[in-house]
Amino acid sequence: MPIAGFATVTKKVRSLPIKLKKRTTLRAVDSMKSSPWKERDVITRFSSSCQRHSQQIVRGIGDDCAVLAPDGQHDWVVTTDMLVDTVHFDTSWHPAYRLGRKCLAVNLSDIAAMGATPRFILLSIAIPGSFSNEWLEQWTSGFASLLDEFSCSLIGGDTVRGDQFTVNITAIGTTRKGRAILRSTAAAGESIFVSGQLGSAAAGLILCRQAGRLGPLDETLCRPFLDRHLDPAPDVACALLLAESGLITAMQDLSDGLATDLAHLAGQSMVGARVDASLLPEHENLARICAAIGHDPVQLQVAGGDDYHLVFTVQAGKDEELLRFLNSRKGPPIYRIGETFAGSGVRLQHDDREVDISFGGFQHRSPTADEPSVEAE
Ligand SMILES: Nc1ncnc2c1ncn2[C@@H]1O[C@H](COP(=O)(O)OP(=O)(O)O)[C@@H](O)[C@H]1O
Ligand SMILES: Cc1ncc(C[n+]2csc(CCOP(=O)(O)OP(=O)(O)O)c2C)c(N)n1
Ligand SMILES: [Mg+2]
Repeated sequence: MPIAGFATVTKKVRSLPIKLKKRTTLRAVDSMKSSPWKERDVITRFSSSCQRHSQQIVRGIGDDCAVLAPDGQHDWVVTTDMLVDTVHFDTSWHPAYRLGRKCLAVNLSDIAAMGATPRFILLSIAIPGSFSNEWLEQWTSGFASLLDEFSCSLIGGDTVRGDQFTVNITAIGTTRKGRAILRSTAAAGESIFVSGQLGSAAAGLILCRQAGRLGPLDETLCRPFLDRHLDPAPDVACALLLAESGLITAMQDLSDGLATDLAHLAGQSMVGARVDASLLPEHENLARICAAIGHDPVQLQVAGGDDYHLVFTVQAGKDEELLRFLNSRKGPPIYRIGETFAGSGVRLQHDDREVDISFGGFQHRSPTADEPSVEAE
């Protein structure tokens, strides 16, 4: 018995091959250069490229859920971050290998901010149909290289087709029981430190955006700034030493810029934070690069974002002890940038003035939102 509407459906289906043929012809040139990707192959590539670094995986990739067997002496910390093409990175200039590393690095930075050791990773990606297998191969190699650097294991994820290349990573880490370092536990009268130079990534982003429009700039002059934007190293080792010292009262990572991230820490701890612009650590060539790209270095340092260093507070009177501890463990340099006070807000002392910079860093928003922002465009 004929099904209602069957004739119309057949007609549509019959007309398909002609359309498909046309499209195939148009795409033929592309497919000579690159082969198409398929979900199953992509998942197989992830599971074969990414080694396991733990005996605690009862079941990894392949089931509905990963099964882990923690030993009961640790706390587990879990974070997830979504990164979207043209919002968090730009595939038109970001080399695939380095992008694979950066997508993971920003998640490891969140684990580091808790004073935890990163251990397990879930990776969900949306891949546009126009992306090639070769590009994905390179992205995967970069991603796997950072997994190996930090002995992290990929245990699952999801793979779909999407209009924008989008990456969502969930990271799971462990700390000793009760030792995770929170944002909410700073007190007034404590020193504020950061774990690295600020503003380099923001300058690197502007260099990438203005490429071609800038006059000739020395490659070696630009390299550290481009590197910090394209391939930031998360401060995991530093964070673990800080946690081990037992002298840190609160910590958070710097993704949106000091103005916003320190405002989170200060707000949750119910204290104010005062920062001295002259103490902010910067690359020796930041001023030269800023002169070339037409930006204010302090602006990039407090509001540029993407630094992926740590901002933390130290028990009152324990700065010297912390510096001695890090020195004895051959730890990386840290920089005192100000102090907390009884009050609220993030105050920046700069050019004999003090201004409130709370939440002046990066914020996702609709292009038409009129909220003031001092982030670098
Ligand atoms: N990008 C990825 N990286 C790692 N594992 C993945 C990725 N995509 C899918 N997986 C894993 O592959 C397995 C099969 O995925 P999928 O077919 O989406 O599972 P399900 O049907 O349960 O949603 C699951 O274990 C999943 O966690
Ligand atoms: C192409 C491009 N445009 C702009 C930026 C700047 N940028 C995008 S997101 C972001 C802040 C961090 O991202 P977010 O999603 O807020 O991370 P989270 O704070 O949740 O870790 C910055 C500085 C960039 N990195 N790349
Ligand atoms: Mg954010």
